[in-house]
Amino acid sequence: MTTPLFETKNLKKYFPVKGGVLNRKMADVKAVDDISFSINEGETLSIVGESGCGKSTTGRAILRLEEPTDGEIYFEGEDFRNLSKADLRKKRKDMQIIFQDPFASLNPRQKVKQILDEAMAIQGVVPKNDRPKRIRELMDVVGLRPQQAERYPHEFSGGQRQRIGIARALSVDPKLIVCDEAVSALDVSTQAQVLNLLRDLQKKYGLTYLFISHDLGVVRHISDRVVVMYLGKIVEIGDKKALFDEPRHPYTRALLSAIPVPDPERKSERIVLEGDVPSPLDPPSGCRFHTRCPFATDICKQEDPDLRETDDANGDHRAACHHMEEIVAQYGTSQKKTAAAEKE
Ligand SMILES: Nc1ncnc2c1ncn2[C@@H]1O[C@H](COP(=O)(O)OP(=O)(O)OP(=O)(O)O)[C@@H](O)[C@H]1O
Repeated sequence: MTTPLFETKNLKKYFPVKGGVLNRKMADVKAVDDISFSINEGETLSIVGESGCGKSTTGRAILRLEEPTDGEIYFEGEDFRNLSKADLRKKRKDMQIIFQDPFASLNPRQKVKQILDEAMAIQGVVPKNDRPKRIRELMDVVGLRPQQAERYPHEFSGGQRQRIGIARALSVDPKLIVCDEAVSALDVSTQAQVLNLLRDLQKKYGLTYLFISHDLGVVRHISDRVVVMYLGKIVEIGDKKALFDEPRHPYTRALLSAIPVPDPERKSERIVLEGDVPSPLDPPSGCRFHTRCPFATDICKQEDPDLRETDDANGDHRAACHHMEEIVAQYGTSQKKTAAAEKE
């Protein structure tokens, strides 16, 4: 078996909540609560889920931009969590991040050429004399004119600024790029252009992406495999095809809006996610989704389900639901199959 490029095991990130006169720790926000996944070289793994489920915290924790509370992280088989500060700095060049708001992450007082030059200087990847040529190449690679490197970030449109963010990430020749809601602030046609650019760059440079998004349409477009998160936990993981065609977790089905509620009279209705996500300060007992799940029974309130293999043939597909087999038996696995069953 090949070693994945990246792997994390039992990753946790808790944020302490302090209060009282002595400003003591009162509780923890369990933003990421014991998740494990791996990413193979050259693939795109997406993390999807509603706001607050812990997607961004996962992205930051695996890069150690936020120190994880617990868990293991391996990059190219090497223990990334226990690297010394000096080694971490060196390794950082292999793992870059692109943010939602490129404007906020680009220094407005620097010209683009300075932004790119600085990124390369910090990592010491390109000798000073070679950097102007590399900057011209990078501009070209992300679809901007080399002369535009003389401009400041505010002189660019949102899509162009995201291209600059991508050029900055590429400037240090990374292997893995975390794209944190990287196209969420862009209009639909600009989104498509930037997604296509990311795909082209992936092919050209053999890049690996961890793609974080709340938008299933975008995730469907870009991913090879998908992780669905709910309140700090992974509820389903699998190949894109498995996730979209044969979702097993009621939450995934609800996100896809493709499942009827378990009432024969209302068979054609779909799960509508009602109410807000409960607080990660005090998550529900048992299965965290049970308070919003139309299939929940007593066991769901008491026992946190493990991620289990599903019975479909689409590779490694796992879901964390006590009732997934019964739900599949009753309603089929996809919207198409459910509709067909209803016609019979
Ligand atoms: N620095 C922090 N201190 C305390 N709580 C935090 C901190 N950062 C994130 N959280 C909390 O952790 C939880 C997960 O946040 P996170 O930003 O990872 O979610 P997300 O899925 O990326 O959502 P969004 O897309 O809205 O950013 C949220 O409840 C958030 O309020």
